[in-house]
Amino acid sequence: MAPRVLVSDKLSETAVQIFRDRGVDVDFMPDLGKDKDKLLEVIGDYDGLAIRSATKVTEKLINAATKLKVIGRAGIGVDNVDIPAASRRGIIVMNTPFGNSITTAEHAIAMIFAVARQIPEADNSTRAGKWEKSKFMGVEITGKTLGLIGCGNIGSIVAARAVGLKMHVVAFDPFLSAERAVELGIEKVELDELFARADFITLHTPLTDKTRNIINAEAIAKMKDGVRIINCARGGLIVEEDLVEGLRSGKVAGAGIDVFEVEPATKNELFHMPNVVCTPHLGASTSEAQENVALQVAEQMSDYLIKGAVTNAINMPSITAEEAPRLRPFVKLAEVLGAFVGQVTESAIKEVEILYDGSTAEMNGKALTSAALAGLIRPQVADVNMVSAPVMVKERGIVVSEIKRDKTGVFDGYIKLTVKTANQTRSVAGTVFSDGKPRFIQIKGINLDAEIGQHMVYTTNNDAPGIIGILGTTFGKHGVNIANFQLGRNRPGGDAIALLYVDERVSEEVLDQVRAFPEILSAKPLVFDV
Ligand SMILES: NC(=O)C1=CN([C@@H]2O[C@H](COP(=O)(O)OP(=O)(O)OC[C@H]3O[C@@H](n4cnc5c(N)ncnc54)[C@H](O)[C@@H]3O)[C@@H](O)[C@H]2O)C=CC1
Ligand SMILES: O=C(O)CCC(=O)C(=O)O
Repeated sequence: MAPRVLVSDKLSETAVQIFRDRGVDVDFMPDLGKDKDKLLEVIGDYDGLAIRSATKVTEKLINAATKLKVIGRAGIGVDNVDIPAASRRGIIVMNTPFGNSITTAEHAIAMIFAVARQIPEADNSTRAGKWEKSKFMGVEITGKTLGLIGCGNIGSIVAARAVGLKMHVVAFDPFLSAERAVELGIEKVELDELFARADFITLHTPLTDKTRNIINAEAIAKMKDGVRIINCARGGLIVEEDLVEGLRSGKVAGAGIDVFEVEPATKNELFHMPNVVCTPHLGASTSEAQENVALQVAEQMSDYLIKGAVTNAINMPSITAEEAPRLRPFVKLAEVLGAFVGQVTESAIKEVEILYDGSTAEMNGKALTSAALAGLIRPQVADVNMVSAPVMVKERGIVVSEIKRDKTGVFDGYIKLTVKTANQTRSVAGTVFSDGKPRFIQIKGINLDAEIGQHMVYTTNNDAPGIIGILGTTFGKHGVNIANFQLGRNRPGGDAIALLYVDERVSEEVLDQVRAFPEILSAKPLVFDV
């Protein structure tokens, strides 16, 4: 059955066409995002949800979205999505990080001009027939210093445009490299220096615990008299009442505000201040940007729902459409290795080490590790997947490490998973054969070559004659058909294991009969999703 996507915000209808062309059923209900109750009622029917900023994807909505696999944000900021809740439920959250950057940067530049020349107020006054030529004395921006807070995609575009406008640009961004600053022709500075030097300040960071209220009374006090502040990033970066106070005192000469603490902003003290230019979160609102983000989000979501490709996900490593088919058997292998250890380990896991040898070291390690972790904790948390597993493993305080190395053995590549509990270290290794099927190649350091089936039995025993007989006779007596039987030992008379691929789950009663033999140390039924 074709996957079903709901578009619950005002996306360009290009998205609808792309979903349909890619074989995804789509319901286009651009106003539904604002109707929380109705959305809650219908969300359970959908595999995908495509949104802009009006739909608030809360934990409550996520919990009602029992089939949901992917949330696609046609835009950049995902602060309207409860990402931890989505991750816990294994739902991928994607955005479109570049589609509206130019448009938003242009809005910030437009705001700089509008504030510098008081264009909206002058326009109103002129239309009112007042001809107040001397009231609207502006400032030139040529030669002025622009302080950018945040110099990522949008900040960099603003920087390039501002340099073209002959402004001097300084930027505060802890992740801006010195080389990138030189490339952009700007100066990387600390925040206080930016405050002390900038004639105009524009904000281009996400809203995080570090950036929330970054422009408050204390910051404003450090700024130049007559500074002009532009925010086209997120409400919450500026303490609005402190900005109002700065404008009242004359310390701040003007502000251009596209985003507000509370949106939709229908009442706000800033609306009553002179030389404040307000727009209703229009940063991304050009036909070009909206076409870009709609097209991109529909392509990304379809690629995931149809092909398993992951692009621009916030909570999951990327998997390209090209690598998805090649990676798939190794994802299965990683999951199966995790599932083996998860099922045989009974005490709390403290550490997990995943070794990628040979060709597997060249693969998408983040995706493989996520798959291994999903297999590992599935015996405890049934509906875990590659998205939720890393979160759940972290919540449980399990330390995960990855090692990648060149080919060392006879296989082109293999994956080895080692798990430590308080009193035991356990490892299992596997590879994918040319038939595309995963195989166990080592358990407890003992080499073997075991095909993996849905139902298996794993036994440990002291190496002694008669084990095959014990298992074969007991299972045969109870009608359990053995499809494949693998034995291994570390040395003659030493530790030995047996792995049996059986047609159906072996009951505890039958296993108890096996366990009753003194040669058998343990017998465990295993289930794999293969
Ligand atoms: N008004 C609108 O309609 C739109 C608003 N936006 C918003 O614009 C903002 C920027 O978007 P992009 O440039 O695409 O994001 P980005 O992720 O490319 O860049 C953000 C930059 O902020 C920096 N940063 C993070 N924490 C910081 C801190 N504490 N101090 C200084 N810098 C810090 C990061 O290092 C990064 O370089 C986002 O909040 C986004 O939601 C984006 C599109 C449209
Ligand atoms: O979709 C919109 O109009 C808002 C865009 C935005 O804020 C973003 O992409 O972060």
